[in-house]
Amino acid sequence: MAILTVQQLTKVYEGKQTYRALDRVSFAMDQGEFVGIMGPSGSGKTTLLNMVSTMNQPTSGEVWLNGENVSLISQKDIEQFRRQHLGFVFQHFALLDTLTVEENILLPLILDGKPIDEMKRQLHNIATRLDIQTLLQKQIDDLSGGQKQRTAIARAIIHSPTLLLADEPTGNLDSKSTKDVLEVLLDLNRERATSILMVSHDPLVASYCDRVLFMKDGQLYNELYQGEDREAFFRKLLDMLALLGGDRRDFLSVYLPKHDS
Ligand SMILES: Nc1ncnc2c1ncn2[C@@H]1O[C@H](COP(=O)(O)OP(=O)(O)OP(=O)(O)O)[C@@H](O)[C@H]1O
Repeated sequence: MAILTVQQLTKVYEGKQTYRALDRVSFAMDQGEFVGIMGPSGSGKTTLLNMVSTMNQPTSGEVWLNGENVSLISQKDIEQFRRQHLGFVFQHFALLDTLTVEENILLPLILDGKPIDEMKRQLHNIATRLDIQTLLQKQIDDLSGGQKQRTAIARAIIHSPTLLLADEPTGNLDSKSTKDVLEVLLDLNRERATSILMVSHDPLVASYCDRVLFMKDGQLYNELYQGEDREAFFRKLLDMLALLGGDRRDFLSVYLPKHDS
């Protein structure tokens, strides 16, 4: 069953010059899929994610999430809808530094007025799964990048959202933490059937997805499925990115020496 359907989505930014950042993008995502979005810088990836997340309104076209046309949800109900159905993971973690790890994770449930017992049970399950049980009373500043991102993932999934949206979730992490975070996302996807839509520049990161959509100049250009072999998929992603053009450093910068980027 499709949990997300995007139909003919178009976004035109008005300004001195109008700019068509998204141009009639259509795709669907099944429950339990792990889908990546790749494409050169400026191709419209974040714009697409912002429309799906209901943070930004399209110029035309529709987003259906869990059977609801999100543009028909009233302003009054949209925050509640977002809190119930969506989880967000960002490159810069977006954690509240003045709160502990536990407080950061529980925040969405507190906002929803969930009973304390249920909150604690959920917290225990999630913290164990993400291996952050010993960090719960720590301040955010005392965590490593990987620990911060695992905390952010815990916060994003504690309410079992319909869809987890991730915008460059490993963009700020070293290679060890990147692998840890990807394994966590893959576990959630495989074991809890969490549906994930993830933007990444990095073909190694995107190779964890079941399917990758490629954007170019605001349009959907192509898609590739992983199949059985992640390494072969990684090579296919590289080939597709080369074909897409743009600045190769957009997506290969992670593999280039620092002075070269
Ligand atoms: N608020 C805005 N007003 C005007 N133009 C915008 C706005 N937001 C984005 N754009 C333009 O829309 C295009 C697509 O931007 P978007 O951020 O979606 O690309 P992206 O593929 O996510 O890029 P990157 O990989 O660099 O993050 C870009 O040319 C950008 O300059």
